[in-house]
Amino acid sequence: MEPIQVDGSYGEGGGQIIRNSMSLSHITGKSIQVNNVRKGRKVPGLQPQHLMCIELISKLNPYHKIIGATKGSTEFTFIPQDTMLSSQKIVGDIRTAGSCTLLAQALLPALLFSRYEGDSRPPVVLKGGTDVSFSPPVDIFTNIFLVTLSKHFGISIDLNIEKRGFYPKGGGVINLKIPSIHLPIPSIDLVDKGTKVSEIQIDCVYTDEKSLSNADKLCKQIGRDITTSFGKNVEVIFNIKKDVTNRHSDFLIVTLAAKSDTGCLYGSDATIDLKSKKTHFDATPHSKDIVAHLLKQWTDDGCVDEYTQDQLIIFMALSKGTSRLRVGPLTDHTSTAIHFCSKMTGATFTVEKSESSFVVTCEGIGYTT
Ligand SMILES: Nc1ncnc2c1ncn2[C@@H]1O[C@H](COP(=O)(O)OP(=O)(O)OP(=O)(O)O)[C@@H](O)[C@H]1O
Repeated sequence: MEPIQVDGSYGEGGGQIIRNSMSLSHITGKSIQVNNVRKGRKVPGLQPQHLMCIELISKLNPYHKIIGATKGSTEFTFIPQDTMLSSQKIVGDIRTAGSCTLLAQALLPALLFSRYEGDSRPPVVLKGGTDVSFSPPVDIFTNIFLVTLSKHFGISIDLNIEKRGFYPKGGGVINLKIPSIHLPIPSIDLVDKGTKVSEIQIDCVYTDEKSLSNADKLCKQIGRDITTSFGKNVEVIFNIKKDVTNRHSDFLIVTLAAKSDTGCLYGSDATIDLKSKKTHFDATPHSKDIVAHLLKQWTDDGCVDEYTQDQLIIFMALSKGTSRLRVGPLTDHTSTAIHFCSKMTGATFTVEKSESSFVVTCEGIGYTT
């Protein structure tokens, strides 16, 4: 059969197209020919994180064939084979600060929807950046995305941070335990955001002993800004932690996870490099930004935040029955994911404006192995 043509410059035109199409090619057994990879980006073509994702998925099965995937290449072909996989440990080392969570984004569906000898899935170790720009920081990935996956699709993944990795060095390590799941996964109905935010958890990790006072200052300021923006009745949970895995860095990693009265989750985050701050640390602008971002996620009227929406599309496509997901403004990442997930699986998606938000409806294919 002719490979499915994947235009890497379509829509958002970034690495997500590679992750979704590689996962789905492995899952469905359909070959793909990808061209125009990251065509509009400053440095086009495959970069270390994308290459590692291709390498890991293509190595899941010794009979999979990958052609033309090298650093900087703008075209490659993947010809997957359908066989039982072995439970051998999977280790992916990006060797740069490329994002481990984006690697996980590609690998999780590929592993969850595969046939394995026996019930267990292999342990996964991913090395690279854990808290880097333009990707989910590992705490957001854990507290927002993985919790949403568990709550709504019944898929519970265990993520352990062995070492944090930052730009430009990387060197972070995360371990994932992936369960075997009952297929097909259920569809979701996530359309009721509720009437109020009932709880906000502030996680602040500092990597240098000297920065405890800055972490404390930032959390207190965030607490005050939350009261101003969300009102006095929100329960605020503070969690300040020293990271013991990075001795030579001075970062503050702050993540907020807001929960509505119907259990919807919204994240907001910042990774602050204190070494680059020559002057005294001013918590106010950081706090204002991160709380304003969180408030926007809530007032946009979706049931998930702007970064979670695109990550759920692949699961909706593979689930059984009709899924509904209310989102705020539809992001380019989401409409691009819809395009490719629909093309690769045959799932049908519709997007309708509903009051001030959008509802994405998907007729999933009910994938079973
Ligand atoms: N601050 C953030 N918090 C949570 N998720 C984020 C954040 N920033 C980006 N994301 C998510 O990370 C993913 C980024 O995908 P994208 O394709 O842009 O990445 P990429 O592989 O680095 O590609 P490229 O370099 O081509 O943009 C998306 O799923 C997006 O929702």
